[in-house]
Amino acid sequence: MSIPVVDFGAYSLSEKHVSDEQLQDLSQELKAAFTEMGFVFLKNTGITEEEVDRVMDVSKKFFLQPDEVKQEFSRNTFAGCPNHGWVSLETERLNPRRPGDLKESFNTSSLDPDIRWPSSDTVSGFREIHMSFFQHCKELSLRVMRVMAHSLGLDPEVFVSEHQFIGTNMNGTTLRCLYYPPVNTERVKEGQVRCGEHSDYGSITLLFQSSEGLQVRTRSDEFICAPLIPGTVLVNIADLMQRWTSDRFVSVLHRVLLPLAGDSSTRQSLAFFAQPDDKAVITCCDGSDKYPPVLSGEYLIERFKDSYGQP
Ligand SMILES: O=C(O)CCC(=O)C(=O)O
Ligand SMILES: [Fe+2]
Repeated sequence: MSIPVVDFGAYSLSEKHVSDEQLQDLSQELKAAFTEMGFVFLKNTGITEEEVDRVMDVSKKFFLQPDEVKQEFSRNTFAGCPNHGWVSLETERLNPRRPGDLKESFNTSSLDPDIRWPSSDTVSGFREIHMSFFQHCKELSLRVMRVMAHSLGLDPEVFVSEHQFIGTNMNGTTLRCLYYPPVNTERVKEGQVRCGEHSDYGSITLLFQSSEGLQVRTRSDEFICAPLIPGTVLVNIADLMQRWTSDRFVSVLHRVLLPLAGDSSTRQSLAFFAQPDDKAVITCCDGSDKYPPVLSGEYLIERFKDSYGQP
């Protein structure tokens, strides 16, 4: 079993319209991938490798600064957007049964003009680069969700219409730049990994990686390595979308283990977590009661409590 690759060229960000026939073809391919694997590589999305490199470069410059500098932008210090900002090493536990993940993150969840951004010469361009990438990821996510709805025979806007407030404090969608520093094997705690086993929380996630390392659990309960396919975006179904689609689309476990002993390389990834608006009530789209209705914003807060510990 491997993660399928789908050509998204017909509905890339540079295309204004997609023909019915092309939409039909794309729908079938995405539906197969999201039903069976929960993950798909998209190529020709309109988000370029150059743009991804720019975001990774400037965010790495941010991460390489001393913690005192990064602390100024700590998560939980931005009024009205609790998930925005820097998360230090070992703070988050995506698998709460393991010690803290060996990663740092910079979370962007607000594009409010008044939000504070890192702006020193060291990280010149940080704000513009992040804002522009966030917008492109948002556009691509909405396109993917339109195709997903179509593939299930639903109104193509059914998911998109619950994502109206992305980038504001009424929606938890977050772009996370993740940085996995070199691992000091002697200091690693028992069971500690770079990113513990978890499934994502919201609608869908777009993932861009600098190197291999991600593992994805298949239907036969084994973890397989996601390859690195330059120029592609890895898209996966998250938990609210699985509920929304009454398990038609599957949200599967994934993780990043430690590099092999002696490998002191770093790893970077960019994850765009699309999340429905806080006030969206997620109910099974087939009219069934497989899952009770849940409020998107409240659901997200509960999930953060598990991964960051009770406040
Ligand atoms: O870094 C990666 O490749 C995966 C990160 C991830 O799955 C997450 O942050 O939810
Ligand atoms: Fe994830």
